[in-house]
Amino acid sequence: MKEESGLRVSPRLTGWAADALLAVLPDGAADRPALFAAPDGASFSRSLPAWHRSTPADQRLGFWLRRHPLLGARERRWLSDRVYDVLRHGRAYETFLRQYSIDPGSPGGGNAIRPARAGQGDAPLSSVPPDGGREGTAGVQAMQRVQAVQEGRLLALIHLSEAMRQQASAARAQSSPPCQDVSRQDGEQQCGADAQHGIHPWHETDALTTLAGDYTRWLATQPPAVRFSLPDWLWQRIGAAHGEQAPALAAHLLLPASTDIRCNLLKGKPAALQKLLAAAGLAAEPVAEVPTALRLSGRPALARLPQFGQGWFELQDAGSQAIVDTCGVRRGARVIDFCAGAGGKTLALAARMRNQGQILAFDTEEARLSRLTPRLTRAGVDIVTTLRIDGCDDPRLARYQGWADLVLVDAPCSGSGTLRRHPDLKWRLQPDDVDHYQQLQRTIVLAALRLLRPGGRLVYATCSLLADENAQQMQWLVERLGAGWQATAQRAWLPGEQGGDAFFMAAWEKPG
Ligand SMILES: C[S@@+](CC[C@H](N)C(=O)[O-])C[C@H]1O[C@@H](n2cnc3c(N)ncnc32)[C@H](O)[C@@H]1O
Repeated sequence: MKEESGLRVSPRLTGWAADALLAVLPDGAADRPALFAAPDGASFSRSLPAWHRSTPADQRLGFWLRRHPLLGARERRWLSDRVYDVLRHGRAYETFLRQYSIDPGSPGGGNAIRPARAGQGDAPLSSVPPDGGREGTAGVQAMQRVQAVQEGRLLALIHLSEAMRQQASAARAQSSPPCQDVSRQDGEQQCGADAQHGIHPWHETDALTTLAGDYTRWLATQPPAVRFSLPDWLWQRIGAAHGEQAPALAAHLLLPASTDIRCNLLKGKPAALQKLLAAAGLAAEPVAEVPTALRLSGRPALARLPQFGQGWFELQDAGSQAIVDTCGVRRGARVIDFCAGAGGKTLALAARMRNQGQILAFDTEEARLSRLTPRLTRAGVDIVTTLRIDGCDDPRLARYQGWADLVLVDAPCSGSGTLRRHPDLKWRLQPDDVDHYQQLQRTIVLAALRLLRPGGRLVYATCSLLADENAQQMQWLVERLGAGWQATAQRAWLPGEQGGDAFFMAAWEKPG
């Protein structure tokens, strides 16, 4: 399957990708008539138990990849890109395939896409010998399972995704000169033709070209929720919050996420880190308005770099870093990070404070907080104390009443601003979830306010695009705060504005 010069996108690899796609969908989703959004706009999580919804695609895909250790790096990358592309465009792809009756299970069916298992020069998947599948019986079983379960739908989605990749690659090759950027290792975002980088197109290129052309023309005729591959309810709420900006915003949400890192100021300046990365062959660019952020091309294996082990940087979206900038913390401050999670913002706050002062990192999830400990060590931070709390009624919170100069509430939210990074979220979220988050955010804010000293500052942040979790919450807060409270900042970052995830933040000062 693998040619000396690189990866050949073969029918067998496409079969693996379909199996991986099946693995990232919630159990039972593949048996449903619509994988991504039913005609009523409901996504596949409706009627599934909560735990099915709660395992994100990156974890599911990571698990699948670990079970397939013999796949090569390029195969894994191509496969992951296809799975994520289908998660991004799932509703549109699926609607198109259904309307065109493309059935890769019938020879020559649909738009001349032949069944992957009868591909040129390849044995039928069901007859792939264990060693030919390179993963023995498990591999063959996996392929058979794909054939049995998905009635051609998953393979059809992967075919269409590959068609779109080839179309985009050809367009790039025509419009831009060959690029020398060695750091770009993924098939999705390279400049020039993919062939330059060792990805060989599918052998049925003519059929895929026809498919991609038909799809592009068809897409332009579709209503926005299909065009932008969103459940109807989510498109409506994005429209309600952003009005005329909504289509551009929704289009940005379909792009792959950027790779942003935060330079740890305790180790050195961003320019110094940029040089270290360049010496390792990685091009990193500063991000406008966010002094600690560097943006890299593609998805390089950053955790393997010595600078990562030495605590020079952490992976963190630029918008997330900008929220910390607006907290305005100084050396020696007393800070409570109320929803610290694995401590992305805790670490950034500590660096801003030059590791002087005190930070209490709260969260209700021990598993998340425990991931912070090694990060603190790596970063050289020793001013943080973690505390797992039992929710907002935890009696231990009373100890910190009136204590903090700053309380950051990086609230649990729908995550609708992170759809570029987590496209599976749009299929897992339900309107009820947003209502639940809205209530929880209010409870947390009320608990957080009690911890501020007079003159202290509350910063409320979400990675949501929805008014329910942002503007409406601020309106609610205004109505509850007594006289003297001052709104000192409010800002929304939108995807496309500076390339990263979407964020919202607002800051309030308690009367002195
Ligand atoms: C958006 S995440 C935090 C991300 C984190 N601040 C970072 O920058 O990496 C929200 C966090 O809120 C936590 N959470 C949920 N309910 C909570 C509560 N009642 N009190 C404190 N934390 C809570 C969740 O466990 C989750 O880790």
